[in-house]
Amino acid sequence: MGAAAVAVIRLRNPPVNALSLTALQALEDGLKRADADPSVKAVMICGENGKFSAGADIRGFSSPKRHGIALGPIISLIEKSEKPVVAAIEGIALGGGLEVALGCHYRIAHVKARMGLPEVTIGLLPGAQGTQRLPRLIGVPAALDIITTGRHIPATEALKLGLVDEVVEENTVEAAIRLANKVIGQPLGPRRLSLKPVPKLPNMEAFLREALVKVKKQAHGCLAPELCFQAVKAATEQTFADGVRKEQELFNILLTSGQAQALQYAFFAERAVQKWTTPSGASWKSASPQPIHKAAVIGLGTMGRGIVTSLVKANIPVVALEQNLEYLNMGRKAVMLLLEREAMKMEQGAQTLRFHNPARLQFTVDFDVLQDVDLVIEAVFENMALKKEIFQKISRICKPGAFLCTNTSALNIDEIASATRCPQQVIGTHFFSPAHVMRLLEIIYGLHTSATAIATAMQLAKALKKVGVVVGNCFGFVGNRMMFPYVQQAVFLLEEGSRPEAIDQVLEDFGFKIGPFRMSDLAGLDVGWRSRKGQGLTGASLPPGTPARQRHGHRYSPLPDLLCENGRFGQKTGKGWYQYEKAGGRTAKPDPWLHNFLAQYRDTHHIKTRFIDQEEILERCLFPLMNEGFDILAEGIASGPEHLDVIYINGYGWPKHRGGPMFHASTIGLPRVLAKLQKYSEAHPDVPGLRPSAFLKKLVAMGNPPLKDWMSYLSRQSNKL
Ligand SMILES: CCCCCCCCCCCCC/C=C/C(=O)SCCNC(=O)CCNC(=O)[C@H](O)C(C)(C)COP(=O)(O)OP(=O)(O)OC[C@H]1O[C@@H](n2cnc3c(N)ncnc32)[C@H](O)[C@@H]1OP(=O)(O)O
Repeated sequence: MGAAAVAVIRLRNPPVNALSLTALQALEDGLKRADADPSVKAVMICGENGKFSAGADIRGFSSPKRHGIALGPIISLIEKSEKPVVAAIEGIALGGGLEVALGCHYRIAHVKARMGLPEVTIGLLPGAQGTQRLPRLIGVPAALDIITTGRHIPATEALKLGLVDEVVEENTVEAAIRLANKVIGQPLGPRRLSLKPVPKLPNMEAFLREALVKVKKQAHGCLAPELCFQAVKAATEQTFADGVRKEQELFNILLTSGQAQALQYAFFAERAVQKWTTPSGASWKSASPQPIHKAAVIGLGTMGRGIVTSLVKANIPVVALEQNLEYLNMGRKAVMLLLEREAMKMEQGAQTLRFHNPARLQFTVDFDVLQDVDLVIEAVFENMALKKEIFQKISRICKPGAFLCTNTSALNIDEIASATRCPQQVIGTHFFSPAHVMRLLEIIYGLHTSATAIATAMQLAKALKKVGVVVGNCFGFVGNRMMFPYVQQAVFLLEEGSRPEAIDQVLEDFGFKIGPFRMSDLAGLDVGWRSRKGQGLTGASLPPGTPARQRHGHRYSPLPDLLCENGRFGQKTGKGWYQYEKAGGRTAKPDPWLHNFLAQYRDTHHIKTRFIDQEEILERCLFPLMNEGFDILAEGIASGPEHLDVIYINGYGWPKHRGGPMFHASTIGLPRVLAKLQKYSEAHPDVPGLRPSAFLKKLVAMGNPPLKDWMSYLSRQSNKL
């Protein structure tokens, strides 16, 4: 039989062949034409431009035109076809794209292709019969894993699981046409997944019970993983048709849940921040990144070690530098340990060999080795004088085009740059701990930072598999600046009568991975203490006679300082806001010592204890954080609310299914946020963080516009830069 007998249907909707209304219609028309044409003996479905399909067009889910549009019936049409249908999977087959492939009778994939059902990550489930077909094909445990995590699987794993019939290194489309020709005339019944039983497990009930516990534990309040689970469970209990009905019912619950909207917003927000701009007109469109052939990291403390590990993982040769041999050897050991662990997690354990290649990872105490690097990341102690000394030195030693990055969480980039001869090359790269794990990279431009430096830092973020967010220079930048009022309120709530465990619980129930007190114990209370001492808020430089609970006329809580004075630095000392089993222990237990201490503190300062309910805890912590966000936007420190949300989701454990703090403010409604801030501000007039931002007030006065329009209400003059 010649190749002409195989009809080719090509999914075409650049850049990722998403299944839009038009694409769905074209697919259906193509199938019907192939079916009606007697010269066609088989069908091959592939995607344009080496990509099968990224699934349904995500923007379509919020379109009013989506009602009545379904992919499931088209997939049934594929499966019922009396002519064999072969899917040629190149690049990606995700979501509805993979569901189309599951409806085909045969699947053939390129060795570099990736497959997955990532609907759970955008708050949905595979709603085109995928939850019913996949368990029939690869069994319940593997299907549950893929559907509830949304992870992408490589073609080689797909072959092992039986998800695809063949993996090829050559031209996939040609191989699929060959396969289609070969199977013409063969019975299709055994290839129709809807007719197959779900493979039995000896202990299905127990397996599902345990799986549900695991799914719930990892969901942190997100609905989609549990409903994905329910849909797969239905496949084990019901007929295919009933399972599909259940899948639809669950899909509709998710589609109309606010969580799906929040997660889809987060998906596009992450892509929007790639298209960075600055108030001075620099932008991703005109700036080109420079290649980084070799990088250096100065300082091998916790942050430096993580950054070196990240660079090595990204296959970028690194020079790791410390001030003396003792610190260098400690740093080297720690980095090697991290790399061993990372290598074990990676696919090929052989990666370890590459990590140990001295040509790619060099440890030194000699600054002159930095002469030929393209980029330096300074990751020393958070101390301005020290950083300036280092920048002065490296701007002399490094080649003229080298980019000089400082890993700082709050310090002034311009002041650091002023120590160099090349301020245009200086940029802030704020990594989050552990730096080889956390996805966020806050990229801070100073007054003189060049567009090329920003583009290069963004490119670096991508190479490190991180999400880079470009922000302006101010104390704490975006993330920490918004965090200050949040943590401050949490401590004020303790003064007024609450307990760390009560406050953490409310915020963890909201969806944060970890509440503010557990977080502070993990990070180390001494970090903030040092910073407050540096700012003259506590310690020896505090002018005598300063009231204990007031600084510069504003309310101040000395509680965190008092804990540090008692040697309670958090997990590292075994005691902080909680007690731990030992120094370095991780299991937080409420501490009666702290409860007594708080009671005495309130007595000393004549604070009347009151019961504080969950609503007040949540609002007092979250609303000032959002409020600061409005100020940040008004000052031009970030170019849109999406930036703030991406930062919070990827660096601060904000629950993604709530879309980020600014998205959350928009769903609560700005008038309500404003009214509550006004109420709390009246009750606590000495707390500036509770005073509503002028920009928030303006947006409310303009009728609470949707988040996407907020920035249009800012006049150019109000931008700081
Ligand atoms: C009018 C009504 C229309 C209705 C249409 C809906 C039909 C309804 C049928 C019901 C079906 C139910 C079940 C099916 C559900 C789904 O399939 S949900 C979608 C599942 N798929 C995904 O979640 C994949 C999401 N995409 C990605 O993970 C990545 O984008 C990628 C494909 C792995 C590519 O990554 P990368 O190379 O890094 O490029 P990006 O920058 O991420 O993407 C490039 C541009 O493409 C846009 N995009 C990507 N995927 C989609 C998508 N599925 N829908 C719409 N747009 C998508 C992305 O935003 C980028 O765009 P720009 O930012 O503009 O460049």
